[in-house]
Amino acid sequence: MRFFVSGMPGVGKTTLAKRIAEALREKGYSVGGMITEEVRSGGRRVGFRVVALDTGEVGRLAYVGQGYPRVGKYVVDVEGLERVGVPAIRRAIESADVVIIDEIGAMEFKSNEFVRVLGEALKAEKPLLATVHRRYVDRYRVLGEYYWLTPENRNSVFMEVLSALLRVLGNENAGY
Ligand SMILES: Nc1ncnc2c1ncn2[C@@H]1O[C@H](COP(=O)(O)OP(=O)(O)OP(=O)(O)O)[C@@H](O)[C@H]1O
Repeated sequence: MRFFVSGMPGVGKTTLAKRIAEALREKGYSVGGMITEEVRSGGRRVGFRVVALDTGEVGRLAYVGQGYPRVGKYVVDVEGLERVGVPAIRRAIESADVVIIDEIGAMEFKSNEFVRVLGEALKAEKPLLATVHRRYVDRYRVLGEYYWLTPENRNSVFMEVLSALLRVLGNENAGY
């Protein structure tokens, strides 16, 4: 069973992914993968970091500056993503109950390793929750359950995704 959540910038995709991870853990399930957080300085967004859901390890994903590869004003730290985010997703595919990938977007696609592990996650017979940048939604929405998050529906989407995951996890033979 795969869930893809997209929405406008800042609508709460990362928050949803974190809340799902937390709620599943409270029920005793193991959750792995990666979360993307913004890095702020002096009230301004200066970059992004990835956090491994199982270990809490942090890696740089992007920063404002000169360099390559770029996405808008950001330089993507492919090495940081491949040191922390990609292995976290791989560990989750191997040993977690649920895989979370926040997010599938232009920065992440600068890494061939990310593209590869995303393919593995999509092939795996394991529940997956991925947030997707709106530019790539059409590619992924057909592969599972799809939600366009808004301030109005974010609580109901949270409940819906969580209960579907709990249903699948509670019945190993349900098939998905
Ligand atoms: N369910 C919610 N209830 C209250 N506040 C929320 C909720 N979801 C998100 N927020 C707030 O909205 C802001 C943006 O949330 P978040 O970073 O999760 O959005 P995002 O969609 O992942 O953003 P981005 O476009 O940067 O990926 C945060 O300050 C967060 O606290």
